[in-house]
Amino acid sequence: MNTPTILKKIIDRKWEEVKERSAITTLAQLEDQIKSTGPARGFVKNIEQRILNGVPAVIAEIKKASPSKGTLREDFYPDLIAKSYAQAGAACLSILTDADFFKGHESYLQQARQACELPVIRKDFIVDPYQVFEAKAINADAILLIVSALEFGQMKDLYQLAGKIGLDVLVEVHDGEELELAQKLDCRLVGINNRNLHTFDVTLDTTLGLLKDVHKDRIVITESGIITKEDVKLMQDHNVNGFLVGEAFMRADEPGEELSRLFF
Ligand SMILES: O=C(O)c1ccccc1NCC(=O)[C@H](O)[C@H](O)COP(=O)(O)O
Repeated sequence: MNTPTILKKIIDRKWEEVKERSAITTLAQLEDQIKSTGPARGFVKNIEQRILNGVPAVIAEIKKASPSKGTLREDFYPDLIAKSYAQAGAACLSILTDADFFKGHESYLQQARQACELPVIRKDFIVDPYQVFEAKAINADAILLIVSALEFGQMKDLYQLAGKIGLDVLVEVHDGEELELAQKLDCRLVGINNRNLHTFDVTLDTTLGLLKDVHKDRIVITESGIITKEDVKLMQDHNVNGFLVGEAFMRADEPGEELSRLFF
């Protein structure tokens, strides 16, 4: 029997989580809760504005740990990190809410969002409509959909549901087949993850290799493995100016200062 990959383990856990959580808060209750949430901040809009002005659109991530690297940061205060990212010129924030694999929490998203005016994406592994409502209920402005974690029909339904309840979507791909599926949706943002979520291998060649097939009306966000100024320059030399960065910032003493140093 094949050993399940980390992505498979995470997805299996997500299905259990949905079952456990919906036994505590029903979908109907969540639907009711979202009626009292305020309007979303424009996640796509903030990125579009930076790109239009020729400024790097940095989605700055807040993650305490990751399956590939273990704990990244002990000194972990989402509100302070969010403020430092905002001051440094981030376009948006990405907050890991998964507890079991990333030591994340929904409250981290709420703390970070309250501490600044930036839009935030709930970075999690979404497989069920319940989690989309949950994202809105905790005040996220956007969700991530990972093509390799979903059947196309399921992804389309989740994408449409997000739009209906006012959430922007970052659709994430890792290869040509996934890119083709993603572009069947009218998503403005296409995230190209340089990390293979089955093996953990990271190479920026993933973004470079897929660029030629990205439709002109999409904005590419290169995700994972952006560590140095040279990485940033390599992407910008290929007209990629949307970035999702976690580890490089999380390992720095001052995450915001590292953002400024790498991008501005
Ligand atoms: O980061 C991991 O180890 C990981 C493992 C399995 C699934 C997803 C994983 N990470 C999520 C991400 O895609 C990254 O947090 C994000 O792109 C930022 O990457 P980095 O700048 O390399 O921290």
